[in-house]
Amino acid sequence: MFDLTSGQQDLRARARSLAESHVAGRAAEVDASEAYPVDTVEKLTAAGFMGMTVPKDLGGAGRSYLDTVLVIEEMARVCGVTGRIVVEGNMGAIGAILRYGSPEQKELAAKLVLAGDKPAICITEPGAGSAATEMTTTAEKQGNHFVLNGTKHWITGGGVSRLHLIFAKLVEDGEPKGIAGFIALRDEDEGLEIGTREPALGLRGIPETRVHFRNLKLGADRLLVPPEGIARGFAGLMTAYNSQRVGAATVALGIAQGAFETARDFTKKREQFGRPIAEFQGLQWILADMKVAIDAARLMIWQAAASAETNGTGFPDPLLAAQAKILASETAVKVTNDALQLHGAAGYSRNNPIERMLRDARMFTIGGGTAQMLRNLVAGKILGIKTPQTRDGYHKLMKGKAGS
Ligand SMILES: CC(C)(COP(=O)(O)OP(=O)(O)OC[C@H]1O[C@@H](n2cnc3c(N)ncnc32)[C@H](O)[C@@H]1OP(=O)(O)O)[C@@H](O)C(=O)NCCC(=O)NCCSC(=O)CCS(=O)O
Ligand SMILES: Cc1cc2nc3c(=O)[nH]c(=O)nc-3n(C[C@H](O)[C@H](O)[C@H](O)COP(=O)(O)OP(=O)(O)OC[C@H]3O[C@@H](n4cnc5c(N)ncnc54)[C@H](O)[C@@H]3O)c2cc1C
Repeated sequence: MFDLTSGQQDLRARARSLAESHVAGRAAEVDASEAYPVDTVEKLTAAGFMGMTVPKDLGGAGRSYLDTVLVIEEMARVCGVTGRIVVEGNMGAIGAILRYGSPEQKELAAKLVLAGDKPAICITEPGAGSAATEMTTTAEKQGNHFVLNGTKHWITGGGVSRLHLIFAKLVEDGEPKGIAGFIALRDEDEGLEIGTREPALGLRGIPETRVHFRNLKLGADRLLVPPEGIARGFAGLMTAYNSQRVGAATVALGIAQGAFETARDFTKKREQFGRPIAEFQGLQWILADMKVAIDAARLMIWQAAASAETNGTGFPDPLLAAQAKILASETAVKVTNDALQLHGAAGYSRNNPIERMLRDARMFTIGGGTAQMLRNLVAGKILGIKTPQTRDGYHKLMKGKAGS
């Protein structure tokens, strides 16, 4: 189904070379120090892996999402943090701005990511996680500018990202008009303040922080509205966000692939009862199941990424993206857990990479839409029905059905 072109094979080989020559050797230290790997970002930038999806006329390589996932998997195979940096340097916020933005917005965003900035996407709030549309951050129109107030939470890259894409409820003359995107720059736009850092289980080399907007004043030129208009602004922004779901799925895939290879090699070396433990059929079947699940997840990710080329939106199909992320994230949790089991106590030691991979994998059934919320999306699509999650949403749906 997927024959990679020679250009894609070269790209993947280049990514593997950087991953093995630099990224792999830094992964444990990045985890232990919990410091953003600036040196790695410089190498990613020099290799052209930040802003790969930026069109050629803006100085990028104009690469596809399928090309991008090839690079992400190679990085995540040795370091989940680096995989996530490549995701956000090419998908999510930058994807939305490159598609929906004004020429000036595109230029600004392209310049930043091509220089190594990993943009931050600000959707989640303390009281609005899965129920993202219940966000309370507002952008009040005052004359020719907007004033933002609110708090976002779990923002990946808080304090290291410069470019922020903020989802906020646009209010005009006291009336809510819909959810729009706003582009803001840390250290330039007064009122964008980085809050406390969450002590996270895994992926510790990227800060997860609160981000506060305290009378953050942005000009009208920072407003990002998808072509369907402000009333459907959230749907348009989520359409773009599907790219990041595919990216997150790919980080999970890469971590699983790395854990699988590590466990496979370990079982061939470790001896018990006078023979390599790889000779025990109980362990062979665990390895076989890992390989089946990983290859299935990869195919689903490639299919989702490739759908962006054909479905007319420029972004991966929502159903395929959700399916890919469910499968890849749950595969990563299972594979890393099984890989640790195959190592015995050695897997439990912080001197070996498996425990880090297990902690890093754990995020992906949560961030980017939980596995449960993504199943709600899949269920809605396969049943052809809207699946509202609020009580009154269901009541309205049922009332509509009774009347029809
Ligand atoms: C979408 C939800 C927030 C549920 O909210 P609602 O029930 O209020 O909204 P809906 O009616 O379901 O959706 C509103 C509107 O948007 C369209 N939509 C929703 N999702 C998508 C999508 N993925 N692609 C395209 N369009 C979408 C939907 O069709 C509706 O349009 P119509 O009115 O029907 O025309 C909730 O389901 C949800 O997704 N929650 C998860 C929130 C989330 O993903 N947050 C991620 C934050 S960023 C992050 O975590 C980064 C981590 S990463 O790994 O890098
Ligand atoms: C490492 C990490 C990085 C992140 N990065 C970002 C970022 O950069 N930007 C950003 O905006 N956000 C980010 N997030 C936030 C992430 O998007 C949210 O954590 C996620 O959407 C879930 O929200 P929540 O944590 O509030 O869980 P909740 O929504 O409170 O969910 C709690 C539990 O209830 C379940 N649940 C809730 N509603 C339903 C329902 N209707 N049906 C079935 N089950 C349901 C969930 O599946 C979950 O198991 C990140 C999170 C993590 C862990």
